[in-house]
Amino acid sequence: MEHVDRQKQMVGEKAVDYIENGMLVGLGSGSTMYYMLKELGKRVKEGLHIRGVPSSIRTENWAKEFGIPLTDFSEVERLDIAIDGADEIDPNFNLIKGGGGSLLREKIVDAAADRFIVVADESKLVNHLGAFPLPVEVVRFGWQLTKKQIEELGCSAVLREIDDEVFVTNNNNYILDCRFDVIKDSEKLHSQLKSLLGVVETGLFFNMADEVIIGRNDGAEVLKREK
Ligand SMILES: O=C[C@H](O)[C@H](O)[C@H](O)COP(=O)(O)O
Repeated sequence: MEHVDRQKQMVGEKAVDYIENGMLVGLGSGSTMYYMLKELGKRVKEGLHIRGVPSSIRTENWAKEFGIPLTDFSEVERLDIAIDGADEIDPNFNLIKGGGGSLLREKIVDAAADRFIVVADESKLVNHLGAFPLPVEVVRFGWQLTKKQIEELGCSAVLREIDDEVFVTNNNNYILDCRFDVIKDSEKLHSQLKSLLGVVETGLFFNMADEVIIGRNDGAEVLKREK
């Protein structure tokens, strides 16, 4: 196993310690979450009673595979905790997410939680967001015009394709991966993007994460947001 995967496994498993009996749990998406879900499935078999709300179809399938009970999001008002991965994390816990294309459902799930924990390998820590192209979910209709409008904000945008096929999100939209290089003000950029008609959501998550569990070669480090 690559050291990055070992780090992902370590933090994914550690995150499960935050989940207590009776909790409603937001289940994030991505490869780090795979390890978290696998471990959570084990604890459920050992008697932990929780219900999960998945943030993507892939997560839902993994949760089912590992025997994690799920609940319909429409039947709950708040979640006790959400655990999710990230593509970039800055020192103020601003995040870029959406490398796997699940940013919209993730944001809805993560924002509904009383406590939001991010799990990531150490390569995700950055001083400034932006080296990872920002995923922006856009409606399919008129996406070329939306792309032009986004590029006027100072980036180059690429329609996401996987294996030569245009990638379609779980919400039936497209993703534009937007290379800004350095994002100076993530809140401002987010609101500029959201003001464009064709933009559904951006992968910028700010004022959301409470704790970040970072995988390092010598163990997991827990970072807490200063309040
Ligand atoms: O859309 C995907 C999500 O935002 C993921 O949480 C993010 O891309 C991190 O994924 P991974 O754990 O695979 O690095």
